Amino acid sequence: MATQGQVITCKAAVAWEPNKPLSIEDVQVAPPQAGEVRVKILYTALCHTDAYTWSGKDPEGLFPCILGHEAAGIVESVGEGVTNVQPGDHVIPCYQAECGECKFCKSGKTNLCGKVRSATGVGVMLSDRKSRFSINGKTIYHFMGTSTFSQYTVVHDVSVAKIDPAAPLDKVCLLGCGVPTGLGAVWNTAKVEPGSIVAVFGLGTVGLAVAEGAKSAGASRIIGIDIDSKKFDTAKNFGVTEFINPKEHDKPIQQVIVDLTDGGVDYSFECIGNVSVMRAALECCHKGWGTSVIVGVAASGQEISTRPFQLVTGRVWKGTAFGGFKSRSQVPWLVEKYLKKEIKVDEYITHNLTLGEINKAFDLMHEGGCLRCVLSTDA
Ligand SMILES: NC(=O)C1=CN([C@@H]2O[C@H](COP(=O)(O)OP(=O)(O)OC[C@H]3O[C@@H](n4cnc5c(N)ncnc54)[C@H](O)[C@@H]3O)[C@@H](O)[C@H]2O)C=CC1
Ligand SMILES: N[C@@H](CCC(=O)N[C@@H](CSC=O)C(=O)NCC(=O)O)C(=O)O
Ligand SMILES: [Zn+2]
Ligand SMILES: [Zn+2]
Repeated sequence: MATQGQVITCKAAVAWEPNKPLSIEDVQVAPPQAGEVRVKILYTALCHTDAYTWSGKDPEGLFPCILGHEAAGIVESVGEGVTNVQPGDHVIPCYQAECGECKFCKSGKTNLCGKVRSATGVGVMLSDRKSRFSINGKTIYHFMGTSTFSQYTVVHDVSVAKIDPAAPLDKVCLLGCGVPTGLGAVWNTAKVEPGSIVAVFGLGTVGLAVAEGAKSAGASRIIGIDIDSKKFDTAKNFGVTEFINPKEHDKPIQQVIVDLTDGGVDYSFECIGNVSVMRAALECCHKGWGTSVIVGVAASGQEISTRPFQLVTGRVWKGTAFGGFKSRSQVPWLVEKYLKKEIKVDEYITHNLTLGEINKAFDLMHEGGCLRCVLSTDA
């Protein structure tokens, strides 16, 4: 039966309030309006940022909402004026939009796009500042402009990348967030050179993708730091050459690293979201040139600090969103790199469950053995 132009009722995992288990509900998904695309989501993974917003610590967190932003699916229908995708296209929703026309997109200096950010930050669509999700008339908010914990979602046309239909959607869904973020933090934001010494704080999916990116950039040493020593064996497969567990040292971790590296590392990456670790990551950098990239997302109210002297003496503090990748242009390129076996993706998937098992998937995320859990959205 044709669904174009109709309201679709489907299953979605609704976050009614912070920390309360998600509940699988019958949700009404309105047809896409001008400049919008309705996508049938087939696979969605969980990222730590979903857990962060669900926890209530995200200042932009709005409830009730449908979380999820690392996914792949097929276009079901498009609204008026949409030209970049059509029904049947295989796509990856992109929380970081790319319109190509705004001040940010035209600057050539950033992958951030300003076109729809004011709407996606408050859980609505740009055209009428309303949500396309409801349950028996009650509004359910969007999340990050993607809301992929649903069998169907509506996204802005600037927030969807068309990909090669040959790519397995149960794998390349990961290219919607964590893996590109880590790779891009190295390749685009830090621009690590061959021979560099790199420190990676936090060996989850994002940190391991940093290690993978650093290895491919020719780093000579990749030091992995994590409070869970069980992470170390896996990390070797992603390029980590040395491991440090801060719990096994009395000295501050930045001092341990400085002592091990003749004055500090060339590049460090914080992939946890802990502001004390962000400080250590900056302060383990080499005087004169060491650059530290903040990747982790810290809770509302948290602030970073260091002695300004650290920057006066040449260390550089930076941050990255989606690894600096321009989403609609570069996600298809990352998919091709995966198909050519030039980047890992399958190796980050440790669990496969269904949308109905999403609360179990969040439990797994908080246990040490899980990198990415991919959910199929079959009913
Ligand atoms: N900037 C961006 O565009 C993006 C940011 N993120 C953020 O990146 C961070 C990492 O995400 P995932 O890899 O999915 O998380 P994860 O939870 O899988 O990995 C975090 C790792 O840090 C370790 N850890 C925790 N506390 C530590 C400490 N004090 N010292 C050393 N290690 C510690 C944990 O054992 C774990 O291995 C999160 O904050 C997430 O929100 C994720 C995607 C995109
Ligand atoms: N609402 C959050 C924002 C958290 C954040 O920084 N998000 C990242 C992506 S994290 C993906 O897993 C990002 O791209 N930020 C840029 C942006 O425009 O949001 C908060 O306020 O903490
Ligand atoms: Zn994410
Ligand atoms: Zn733009």
